[in-house]
Amino acid sequence: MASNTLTARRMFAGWGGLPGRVQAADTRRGTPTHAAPRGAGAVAFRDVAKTYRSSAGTVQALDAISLEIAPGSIFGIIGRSGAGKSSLLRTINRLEQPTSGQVLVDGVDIGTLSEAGLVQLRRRIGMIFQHFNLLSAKTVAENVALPLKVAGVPAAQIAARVQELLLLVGLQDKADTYPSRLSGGQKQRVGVARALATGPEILLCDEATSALDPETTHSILQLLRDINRTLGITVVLITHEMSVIREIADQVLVLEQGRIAELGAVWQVFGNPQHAATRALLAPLQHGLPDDLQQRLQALPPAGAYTQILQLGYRGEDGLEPDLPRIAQALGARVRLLHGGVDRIQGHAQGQLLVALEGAAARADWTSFTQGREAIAHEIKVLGYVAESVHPH
Ligand SMILES: Nc1ncnc2c1ncn2[C@@H]1O[C@H](COP(=O)(O)OP(=O)(O)OP(=O)(O)O)[C@@H](O)[C@H]1O
Repeated sequence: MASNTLTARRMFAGWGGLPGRVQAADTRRGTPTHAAPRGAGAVAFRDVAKTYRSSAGTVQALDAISLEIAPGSIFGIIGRSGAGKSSLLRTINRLEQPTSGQVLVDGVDIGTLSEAGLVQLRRRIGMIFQHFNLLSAKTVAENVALPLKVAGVPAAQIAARVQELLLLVGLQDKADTYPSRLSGGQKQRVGVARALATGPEILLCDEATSALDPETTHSILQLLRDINRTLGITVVLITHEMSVIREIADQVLVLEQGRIAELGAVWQVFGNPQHAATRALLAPLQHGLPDDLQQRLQALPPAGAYTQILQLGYRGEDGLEPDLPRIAQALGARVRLLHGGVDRIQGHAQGQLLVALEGAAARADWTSFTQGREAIAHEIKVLGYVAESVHPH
């Protein structure tokens, strides 16, 4: 994708083929610039609530949502099924209307827009979906051309634009192919090209990688990140996969029963989750003890020689890194690494190490190893004790 994205700035520079498209300020001087004008693509929610009323009853899907999404950022929304993620995402392009409160896009309350204003708004906000929503009877090029046709762009301009878009997503040789002949990842690339056709400032992604295998997910996330970085487009994504948030989001919102449970930089929320809902969502990312050890684990130190099993937690704060020689030196005992589950999120080391400690006395309080300049981890938990060594020979 590298060469594609290198040319992306140039190809999107000043794309003003659409009525109402805001031109980037410095295109007059011929300087390559973002498709999204600098500072565009800001979203703000002001006390947003959404209630659905149906014969089945009333559901409060969103309640008291106030937050801001910075222009040019990647904003992730997570939460259990039914937490209100889709409802919230869909208020940004007014596919859902809040029952009360305001949604502002670039400072404009979109609840006040006329029909014509809404059409303009939706051209500035692209959207991609879990099941791609491509038209099966149309070729790749025709699918991508659709929003431009609807917007009344002349045919010659559409053809050139579609070529640019297909190059951007790496599908330049698939223009005349039908969706049924594409892989899931390729279909989503078509979805991305179509969503970018009108040169939007914001891209909404509704479980955009949930139907894809891990490798393809990774390549689509890279594409989204490239688009975000090179074109300055704000990306708002819903996912049930925490690994997706960890890989590309800057900020994350945890929704729980329609309310904000947690909100902040991904490394902070993932590194030190405050809410039970966040901890439950993050549990699959945590590595457990190997089964054989788990079975031998005892709650109290056994008589005779034993090994302590410790979990060392890292929250990504204060530049504290998992440093095994330092850990062994501080604990004054033999340390074996059982499992290393530490990731780097936005440059911060975060996660847990599981270690076996041989030849150190059991202690009730480990706080002295978690504080000050001598700290070896942010948190130390004793998971239990194993008689003898973890590798008795
Ligand atoms: N059109 C609707 N009519 C009635 N209730 C609805 C409607 N849309 C959503 N809801 C309800 O609102 C709540 C929030 O739904 P929403 O789809 O926003 O949650 P979600 O977090 O996206 O869930 P999921 O992860 O399962 O997609 C749920 O209880 C849902 O059943």
